Amino acid sequence: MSEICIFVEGGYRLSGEVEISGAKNAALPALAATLLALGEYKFSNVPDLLDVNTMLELLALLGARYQMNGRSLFVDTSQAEDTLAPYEIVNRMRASVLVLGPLVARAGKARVALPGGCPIGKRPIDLHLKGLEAMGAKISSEHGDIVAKAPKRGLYGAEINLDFPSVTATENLMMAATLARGKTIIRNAAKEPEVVFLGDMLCSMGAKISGHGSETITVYGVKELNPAEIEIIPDRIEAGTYLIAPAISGGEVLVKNVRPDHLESVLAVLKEMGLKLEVGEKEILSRRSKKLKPLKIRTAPYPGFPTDLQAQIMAALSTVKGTSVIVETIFEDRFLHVDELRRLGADITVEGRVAVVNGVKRLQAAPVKATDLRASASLVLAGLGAEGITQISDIYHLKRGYEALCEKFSKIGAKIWEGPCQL
Ligand SMILES: CC(=O)N[C@H]1[C@@H](OP(=O)(O)OP(=O)(O)OC[C@H]2O[C@@H](n3ccc(=O)[nH]c3=O)[C@H](O)[C@@H]2O)O[C@H](CO)[C@@H](O)[C@@H]1O
Ligand SMILES: C=C(OP(=O)(O)O)C(=O)O
Repeated sequence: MSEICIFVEGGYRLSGEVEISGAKNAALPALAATLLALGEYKFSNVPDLLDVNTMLELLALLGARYQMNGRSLFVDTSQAEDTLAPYEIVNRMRASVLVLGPLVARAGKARVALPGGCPIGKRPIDLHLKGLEAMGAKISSEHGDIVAKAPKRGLYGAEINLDFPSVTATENLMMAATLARGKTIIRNAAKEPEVVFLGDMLCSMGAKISGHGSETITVYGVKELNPAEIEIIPDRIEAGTYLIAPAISGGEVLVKNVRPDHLESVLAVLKEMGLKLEVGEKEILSRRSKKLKPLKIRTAPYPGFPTDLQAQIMAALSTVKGTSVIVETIFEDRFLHVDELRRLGADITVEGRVAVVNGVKRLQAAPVKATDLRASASLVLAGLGAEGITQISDIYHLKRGYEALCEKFSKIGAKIWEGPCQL
């Protein structure tokens, strides 16, 4: 069977509404958290994504059952007694490392394959492991797997200072701490909305957590937790992607089912760029009505500008007259989209973690390759404004994190479709 590509024909103004799906980065830790209290869970607003399927496959390997019905998901972890997360799955998705904390905390042991290298940087898990060690876990490495064992009486509370506010390390350690004996303090914790969401979910399961959303999270361990009913929060990165789109295509997009409070830094940047925004309670209208301005942007942990929107804003800036500067501070190698954007005619140079974008008049279609999830989205956005038909290959990256992307863009007037790759 020939490979499937995405094709985008540029030059169509966008107009219409997009319904934002549940957040990938909230759904993944929420599913891992079901291993803390074995039983039946109901989730709503679940996005239909490759990564969500991968996490469900992993839960099933550990003994769980699940049933997806539209956006509703039923997960039964009553029989999920296994504690081995194998390389075949961890290799497909780094977020599988999120089962480590829950398993050691509840079952007292876990064996999780070491996630492999990733195109956006080294991405070690040392902070996850150091935190678990501080809670008494013995960690070793065996044949490429991390083997973690809790002391006989279980993990104990600890004071943990994260060297960097890592999102998944904060999530893993917060989950582990819910069942540890005594009090855990996580300092320099990540403040991302997905961390707050997970903390709230754990509290609704009976955990005693405070401070999630601030730099210091305090967790008082409890003896046991209970399953709960959970609604996944909207995906702020998917929302940001559609809000950026009119900067390239012209026109306007009404993004629905969003949390504007999760997008403050993004909205500030889009306003500065010259997009007209109308912000409602759960929806945001983004319109291009005047000339856009170049920007200086630095990615940063939340509430800063998200690294997961860096590639998309770069695509937009590539046709904005003047010089824009983008500094990537989170991942050391997250500029793989630059070469592909250059193939479309963008004028971008990279030195270390700094990209300088000199706006060109217009982009021209070319065959390009998706190199990672957000790079794929940036190529779709660039394709909307390029002359001709852009072919994007390796679209499995996109399927990890964007639900029904072609359908959603088509509905608002883009000419975009999937079909056998032609070049
Ligand atoms: C599933 C999920 O939620 N993924 C998100 C999460 O990834 P993830 O949680 O993997 O990202 P981190 O916040 O952990 O990574 C930030 C930085 O910390 C470094 N680091 C991290 C952990 C560690 O043990 N040691 C270490 O050095 C990483 O290499 C990176 O340079 O946050 C990233 C930063 O917002 C987002 O781009 C990802 O979309
Ligand atoms: C980098 C991302 O995801 P992950 O951490 O799952 O690789 C992302 O969502 O942009």
